[in-house]
Amino acid sequence: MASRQSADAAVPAGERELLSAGDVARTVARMAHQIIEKTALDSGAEHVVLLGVPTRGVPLARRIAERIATFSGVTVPTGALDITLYRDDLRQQPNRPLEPSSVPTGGVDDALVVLVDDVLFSGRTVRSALDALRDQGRPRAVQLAVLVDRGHRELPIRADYVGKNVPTARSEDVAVRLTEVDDTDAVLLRRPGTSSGATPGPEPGTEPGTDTADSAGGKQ
Ligand SMILES: O=P(O)(O)OC[C@H]1O[C@H](OP(=O)(O)OP(=O)(O)O)[C@H](O)[C@@H]1O
Ligand SMILES: O=c1cc[nH]c(=O)[nH]1
Repeated sequence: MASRQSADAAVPAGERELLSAGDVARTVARMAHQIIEKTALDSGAEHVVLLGVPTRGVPLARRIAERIATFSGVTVPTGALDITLYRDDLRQQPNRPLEPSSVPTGGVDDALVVLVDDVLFSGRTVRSALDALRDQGRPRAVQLAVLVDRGHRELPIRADYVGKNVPTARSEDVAVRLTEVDDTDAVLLRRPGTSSGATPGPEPGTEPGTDTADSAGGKQ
Protein backbone atom coordinates (compact mmCIF):
# COMPACT_ATOMS: atom_id res chain seq x y z
CA MET A 1 0.00 0.00 0.00
CA ALA A 2 1.59 3.24 -1.06
CA SER A 3 1.46 6.20 1.30
CA ARG A 4 0.14 9.34 -0.25
CA GLN A 5 1.58 12.77 0.42
CA SER A 6 -0.55 15.74 1.40
CA ALA A 7 -0.43 16.98 -2.18
CA ASP A 8 -3.81 15.23 -2.27
CA ALA A 9 -6.28 18.12 -1.98
CA ALA A 10 -8.42 16.10 0.43
CA VAL A 11 -5.59 15.86 2.96
CA PRO A 12 -4.88 19.07 4.88
CA ALA A 13 -1.39 20.54 5.14
CA GLY A 14 0.73 18.88 7.80
CA GLU A 15 -1.07 15.58 7.38
CA ARG A 16 -0.13 12.52 5.38
CA GLU A 17 -2.58 9.81 4.45
CA LEU A 18 -1.23 6.47 5.63
CA LEU A 19 -4.26 4.40 4.67
CA SER A 20 -7.06 5.27 2.26
CA ALA A 21 -10.60 3.95 2.71
CA GLY A 22 -9.75 1.00 0.46
CA ASP A 23 -6.58 0.32 2.44
CA VAL A 24 -8.57 0.33 5.69
CA ALA A 25 -11.00 -2.23 4.27
CA ARG A 26 -8.18 -4.49 3.04
CA THR A 27 -6.35 -4.18 6.35
CA VAL A 28 -9.46 -5.11 8.33
CA ALA A 29 -9.99 -8.11 6.04
CA ARG A 30 -6.42 -9.26 6.55
CA MET A 31 -6.72 -8.95 10.33
CA ALA A 32 -9.90 -11.04 10.19
CA HIS A 33 -8.06 -13.75 8.26
CA GLN A 34 -5.21 -13.68 10.81
CA ILE A 35 -7.63 -14.02 13.72
CA ILE A 36 -9.37 -16.96 12.04
CA GLU A 37 -6.02 -18.66 11.49
CA LYS A 38 -4.38 -17.96 14.85
CA THR A 39 -7.45 -18.88 16.92
CA ALA A 40 -8.41 -21.84 14.69
CA LEU A 41 -11.81 -20.20 14.83
CA ASP A 42 -13.44 -22.37 12.19
CA SER A 43 -12.53 -25.55 14.10
CA GLY A 44 -15.10 -24.51 16.70
CA ALA A 45 -12.73 -25.31 19.58
CA GLU A 46 -12.56 -21.76 20.95
CA HIS A 47 -15.21 -19.41 22.27
CA VAL A 48 -13.87 -16.19 20.76
CA VAL A 49 -15.17 -12.76 21.77
CA LEU A 50 -14.08 -9.43 20.24
CA LEU A 51 -14.18 -6.49 22.66
CA GLY A 52 -13.57 -3.02 21.22
CA VAL A 53 -12.09 -0.16 23.22
CA PRO A 54 -14.09 3.06 22.68
CA THR A 55 -14.11 5.09 20.74
CA ARG A 56 -13.07 3.56 17.43
CA GLY A 57 -12.14 0.13 18.70
CA VAL A 58 -15.85 -0.65 18.97
CA PRO A 59 -16.82 -0.21 15.30
CA LEU A 60 -13.50 -1.76 14.34
CA ALA A 61 -14.35 -4.89 16.34
CA ARG A 62 -17.73 -5.05 14.59
CA ARG A 63 -16.09 -4.73 11.18
CA ILE A 64 -13.58 -7.48 11.95
CA ALA A 65 -16.42 -9.73 13.18
CA GLU A 66 -18.36 -9.05 10.01
CA ARG A 67 -15.34 -10.03 7.88
CA ILE A 68 -14.77 -13.14 10.03
CA ALA A 69 -18.38 -14.17 9.45
CA THR A 70 -17.98 -13.70 5.71
CA PHE A 71 -14.69 -15.61 5.49
CA SER A 72 -15.38 -18.42 7.96
CA GLY A 73 -19.13 -18.56 8.46
CA VAL A 74 -18.55 -18.20 12.20
CA THR A 75 -20.44 -15.51 14.12
CA VAL A 76 -18.13 -13.99 16.70
CA PRO A 77 -19.85 -11.97 19.44
CA THR A 78 -18.63 -8.41 19.90
CA GLY A 79 -18.86 -5.90 22.70
CA ALA A 80 -17.35 -2.75 24.13
CA LEU A 81 -15.03 -2.28 27.07
CA ASP A 82 -14.94 1.21 28.52
CA ILE A 83 -11.58 1.83 30.15
CA THR A 84 -12.02 5.44 31.26
CA LEU A 85 -12.10 4.82 35.01
CA TYR A 86 -9.25 2.31 34.81
CA ARG A 87 -6.69 4.73 33.35
CA ASP A 88 -3.60 5.36 35.45
CA ASP A 89 -3.48 8.89 34.05
CA LEU A 90 -7.15 9.68 34.67
CA ARG A 91 -6.34 12.97 36.39
CA GLN A 92 -4.23 14.16 33.46
CA GLN A 93 -6.87 13.36 30.85
CA PRO A 94 -9.61 15.78 29.82
CA ASN A 95 -13.00 14.80 31.21
CA ARG A 96 -14.87 12.51 28.82
CA PRO A 97 -18.23 10.84 29.14
CA LEU A 98 -18.24 7.23 30.26
CA GLU A 99 -19.36 4.77 27.62
CA PRO A 100 -21.03 1.71 29.09
CA SER A 101 -19.21 -1.56 28.68
CA SER A 102 -21.27 -4.18 26.91
CA VAL A 103 -20.18 -7.77 27.12
CA PRO A 104 -22.07 -10.19 24.87
CA THR A 105 -24.46 -12.74 26.32
CA GLY A 106 -22.37 -15.69 27.37
CA GLY A 107 -19.81 -13.41 29.01
CA VAL A 108 -16.06 -13.71 28.81
CA ASP A 109 -15.41 -16.55 31.28
CA ASP A 110 -13.16 -19.13 29.63
CA ALA A 111 -13.38 -17.28 26.31
CA LEU A 112 -10.52 -16.21 24.10
CA VAL A 113 -11.01 -12.45 24.23
CA VAL A 114 -9.50 -10.34 21.47
CA LEU A 115 -9.24 -6.71 22.56
CA VAL A 116 -9.57 -4.40 19.56
CA ASP A 117 -8.32 -0.82 19.34
CA ASP A 118 -7.47 1.56 16.53
CA VAL A 119 -4.05 2.79 17.69
CA LEU A 120 -1.40 1.27 19.96
CA PHE A 121 0.98 3.90 21.33
CA SER A 122 2.13 3.96 24.97
CA GLY A 123 0.16 0.83 25.81
CA ARG A 124 -1.58 2.49 28.75
CA THR A 125 -5.04 2.13 27.21
CA VAL A 126 -4.49 -1.60 26.77
CA ARG A 127 -3.23 -1.92 30.33
CA SER A 128 -6.44 -0.19 31.46
CA ALA A 129 -8.48 -2.52 29.28
CA LEU A 130 -6.93 -5.54 30.97
CA ASP A 131 -8.02 -4.13 34.34
CA ALA A 132 -11.51 -3.38 33.02
CA LEU A 133 -11.75 -6.90 31.62
CA ARG A 134 -10.91 -8.40 35.00
CA ASP A 135 -14.16 -6.90 36.31
CA GLN A 136 -16.11 -8.71 33.57
CA GLY A 137 -14.87 -12.24 34.22
CA ARG A 138 -11.91 -14.53 33.67
CA PRO A 139 -11.11 -15.22 30.02
CA ARG A 140 -9.04 -18.27 29.14
CA ALA A 141 -6.69 -15.99 27.22
CA VAL A 142 -6.54 -12.42 25.99
CA GLN A 143 -5.11 -11.22 22.67
CA LEU A 144 -4.77 -7.75 21.18
CA ALA A 145 -5.64 -6.51 17.69
CA VAL A 146 -4.79 -2.95 16.58
CA LEU A 147 -5.22 -1.23 13.26
CA VAL A 148 -2.04 0.84 13.75
CA ASP A 149 1.01 0.25 15.95
CA ARG A 150 2.93 3.51 16.07
CA GLY A 151 5.56 2.48 18.61
CA HIS A 152 6.70 4.42 21.72
CA ARG A 153 5.56 1.82 24.20
CA GLU A 154 5.80 2.73 27.88
CA LEU A 155 4.71 -0.69 29.11
CA PRO A 156 5.59 -4.27 28.13
CA ILE A 157 2.57 -4.69 25.84
CA ARG A 158 2.51 -5.92 22.27
CA ALA A 159 -0.22 -6.71 19.79
CA ASP A 160 -1.01 -10.16 18.38
CA TYR A 161 -2.56 -8.68 15.24
CA VAL A 162 -1.25 -5.45 13.69
CA GLY A 163 -2.88 -3.88 10.65
CA LYS A 164 0.01 -1.52 9.96
CA ASN A 165 3.24 -0.73 11.77
CA VAL A 166 3.96 2.99 11.41
CA PRO A 167 7.30 4.48 12.44
CA THR A 168 6.46 7.82 14.07
CA ALA A 169 8.02 10.63 15.98
CA ARG A 170 6.64 10.98 19.48
CA SER A 171 5.36 14.47 18.63
CA GLU A 172 3.27 13.18 15.75
CA ASP A 173 -0.27 11.93 15.99
CA VAL A 174 -1.93 9.05 14.21
CA ALA A 175 -5.59 9.79 13.53
CA VAL A 176 -7.83 6.89 12.57
CA ARG A 177 -11.07 7.88 10.90
CA LEU A 178 -13.97 5.44 10.62
CA THR A 179 -17.30 6.18 8.95
CA GLU A 180 -19.30 5.07 11.98
CA VAL A 181 -17.74 7.95 13.95
CA ASP A 182 -16.17 10.32 11.44
CA ASP A 183 -18.16 9.88 8.20
CA THR A 184 -15.01 8.76 6.40
CA ASP A 185 -12.47 5.94 6.48
CA ALA A 186 -8.78 6.85 6.57
CA VAL A 187 -5.64 6.81 8.68
CA LEU A 188 -3.70 10.06 8.84
CA LEU A 189 -0.29 10.95 10.21
CA ARG A 190 -0.19 14.46 11.59
CA ARG A 191 2.86 16.42 12.54
CA PRO A 192 2.03 19.55 14.53
CA GLY A 193 3.33 22.64 12.83
CA THR A 194 4.34 21.11 9.50
CA SER A 195 3.36 22.82 6.31
CA SER A 196 1.98 21.14 3.23
CA GLY A 197 4.50 19.04 1.39
CA ALA A 198 6.63 18.26 4.42
CA THR A 199 7.29 14.60 4.87
CA PRO A 200 6.58 13.42 8.39
CA GLY A 201 8.85 10.62 9.44
CA PRO A 202 10.42 8.92 12.40
CA GLU A 203 12.97 10.38 14.76
CA PRO A 204 15.98 8.10 15.16
CA GLY A 205 15.18 5.10 17.31
CA THR A 206 11.43 5.57 17.23
CA GLU A 207 10.44 2.65 15.08
CA PRO A 208 7.55 0.61 16.45
CA GLY A 209 8.22 -2.82 17.88
CA THR A 210 8.90 -5.30 15.14
CA ASP A 211 8.79 -8.37 17.31
CA THR A 212 5.02 -8.85 17.22
CA ALA A 213 4.48 -12.49 16.49
CA ASP A 214 1.92 -11.92 13.80
CA SER A 215 2.87 -8.52 12.57
CA ALA A 216 5.00 -9.86 9.75
CA GLY A 217 1.91 -10.62 7.75
CA GLY A 218 0.43 -7.32 8.72
CA LYS A 219 3.36 -5.11 7.85
CA GLN A 220 2.95 -2.84 4.92
O1 LIG B 1 -1.47 3.31 23.69
P1 LIG B 1 -2.04 4.60 24.20
O2 LIG B 1 -0.98 5.62 24.48
O3 LIG B 1 -2.93 4.41 25.36
O4 LIG B 1 -2.86 5.27 23.03
C1 LIG B 1 -3.81 4.57 22.26
C2 LIG B 1 -5.20 5.05 22.55
O5 LIG B 1 -5.32 6.43 22.24
C3 LIG B 1 -6.52 6.62 21.51
O6 LIG B 1 -7.59 6.76 22.35
P2 LIG B 1 -8.00 8.14 23.00
O7 LIG B 1 -7.71 8.06 24.47
O8 LIG B 1 -7.37 9.27 22.27
O9 LIG B 1 -9.57 8.18 22.87
P3 LIG B 1 -10.49 7.93 21.59
O10 LIG B 1 -10.39 6.47 21.25
O11 LIG B 1 -11.85 8.28 22.08
O12 LIG B 1 -10.01 8.81 20.47
C4 LIG B 1 -6.66 5.34 20.72
O13 LIG B 1 -7.99 5.15 20.31
C5 LIG B 1 -6.19 4.30 21.68
O14 LIG B 1 -7.26 3.82 22.47
O1 LIG C 1 -1.04 9.06 17.83
C1 LIG C 1 -1.89 8.63 18.62
C2 LIG C 1 -1.57 8.33 19.95
C3 LIG C 1 -2.53 7.83 20.76
N1 LIG C 1 -3.77 7.66 20.26
C4 LIG C 1 -4.09 7.97 18.99
O2 LIG C 1 -5.24 7.81 18.57
N2 LIG C 1 -3.14 8.45 18.19
